[in-house]
Amino acid sequence: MGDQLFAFLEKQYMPPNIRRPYLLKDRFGQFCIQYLLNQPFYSEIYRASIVWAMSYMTQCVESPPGIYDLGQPGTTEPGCRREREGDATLYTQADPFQSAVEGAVLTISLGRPISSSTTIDGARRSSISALTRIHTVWRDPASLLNNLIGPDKLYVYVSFFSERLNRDIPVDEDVKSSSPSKPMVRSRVWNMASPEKLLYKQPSVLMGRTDVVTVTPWLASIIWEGTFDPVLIDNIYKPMNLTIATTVFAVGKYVSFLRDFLETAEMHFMVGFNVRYYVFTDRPHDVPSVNLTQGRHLSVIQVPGSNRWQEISARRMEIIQTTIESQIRREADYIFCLDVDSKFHARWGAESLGRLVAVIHPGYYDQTRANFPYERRPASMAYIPMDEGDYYYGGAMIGGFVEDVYTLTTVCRNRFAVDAGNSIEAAWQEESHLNRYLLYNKPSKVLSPEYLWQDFKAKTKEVKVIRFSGVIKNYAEVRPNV
Ligand SMILES: CC(=O)N[C@H]1[C@@H](OP(=O)(O)OP(=O)(O)OC[C@H]2O[C@@H](n3ccc(=O)[nH]c3=O)[C@H](O)[C@@H]2O)O[C@H](CO)[C@H](O)[C@@H]1O
Ligand SMILES: [Mn+2]
Repeated sequence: MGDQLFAFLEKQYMPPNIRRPYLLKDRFGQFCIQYLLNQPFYSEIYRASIVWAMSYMTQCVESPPGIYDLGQPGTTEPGCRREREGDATLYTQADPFQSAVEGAVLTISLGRPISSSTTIDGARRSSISALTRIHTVWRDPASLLNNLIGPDKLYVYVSFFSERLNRDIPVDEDVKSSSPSKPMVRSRVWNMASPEKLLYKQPSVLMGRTDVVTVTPWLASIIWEGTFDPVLIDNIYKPMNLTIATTVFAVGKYVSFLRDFLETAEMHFMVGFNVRYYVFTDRPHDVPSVNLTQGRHLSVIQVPGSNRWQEISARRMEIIQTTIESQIRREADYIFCLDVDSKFHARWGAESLGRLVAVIHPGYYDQTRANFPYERRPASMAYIPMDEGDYYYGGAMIGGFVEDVYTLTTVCRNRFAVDAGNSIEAAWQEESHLNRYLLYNKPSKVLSPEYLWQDFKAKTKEVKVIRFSGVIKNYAEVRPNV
């Protein structure tokens, strides 16, 4: 998407004062564009920016909006307003006047109605008329929208929050130093710059791994030994000076796994990158001191214990979400969330980086989907029907851009809470919710079971290297309940 964005910007007029446009899925899973707009609301620029975002999205949407998973109906926030004009309906959230003075982060989303019960707040007539004016600047909104919608109505959601609230989101240095009147755009997707004169084996068009599938049907790579050149990968990614957050939970007796986890990570995990470990534990005094190489930090964050392992495992989603909000968002580019009862045995490097990264569970990669241990009860928010499903992903690793993992953990945590309210616990707790999320929000990179093995499982012929593997543990000994 990054390249597309730049190509588009070269060709098209983009209003000044737009910064950092990102293409994302919004929290309802809808396609959206999000950007900082350093302008008061309802200025010409503000309206022009919405037109720009809309027309940009029409060029980027590869799949029709009808497939978006909007989650549960009725999930709109209080204060949501809508206004209709022709075929388009415009929704706003939050109070535009609160942030009218200094500009904001805008999210323009396309999608279907979230809730039929959304009502216009009568007291906000003035904001509605301001929104109506936005429509009038669309040169040809009907044709813009008709490209996308087919028989269903398309809705345009405009949501925003004040830049004042956004101060803690880091803005790239070059953007900060540029004058606000000069548009500076930097996508989060870096160019794959490779140094000149780097010698490496010529890639072949005809020869490669044929014993395993190395690409998903939605064209995300599946990372296996032999599909990438580690020297080339390192030369591309190291100059980006990335920081990788790594969360690991060691609650109760699981602190005993920390030393091996950390010591082997120092040998094999993201070597040569800035790594920030976040260790969550109820026993901070039992966290071993491990020598960290330069550029690597460890912080210990205290969390409550529990007498149910299911709860410890599942609460990770919520704690990762809130820690991203409170600090990781400012401190890292990518994040990996890993099981602690594991060790690294070989390189786990930048080949694993992607916007949303999942790993194929070692126990099910040769199985048909009907045998996957997905949650099968329709009453659960993690439900997956028998005839759906791509892979069975392991809950021991989630990764990607901090923002994308933030969305994932937010959605999974909320769905877990809805289930809990209905007295349901999904078959494999957060792993079930993860699988449901990834079925409808496809990962951009998939790691082969090399990246998640289990010590008790004999190596199979397609697995040439075991990079990360769960240790054999005595469940009765380490877990608070069995
Ligand atoms: C290989 C793999 O995909 N493993 C998943 C699997 O079983 P596992 O048997 O691997 O689950 P587990 O016991 O390792 O628990 C998951 C993680 O929660 C933490 N923890 C758990 C219990 C405890 O008392 N203290 C503590 O700190 C710890 O970081 C541990 O690594 O199913 C779980 C579902 O609930 C998780 O999705 C695991 O990621
Ligand atoms: Mn585990």
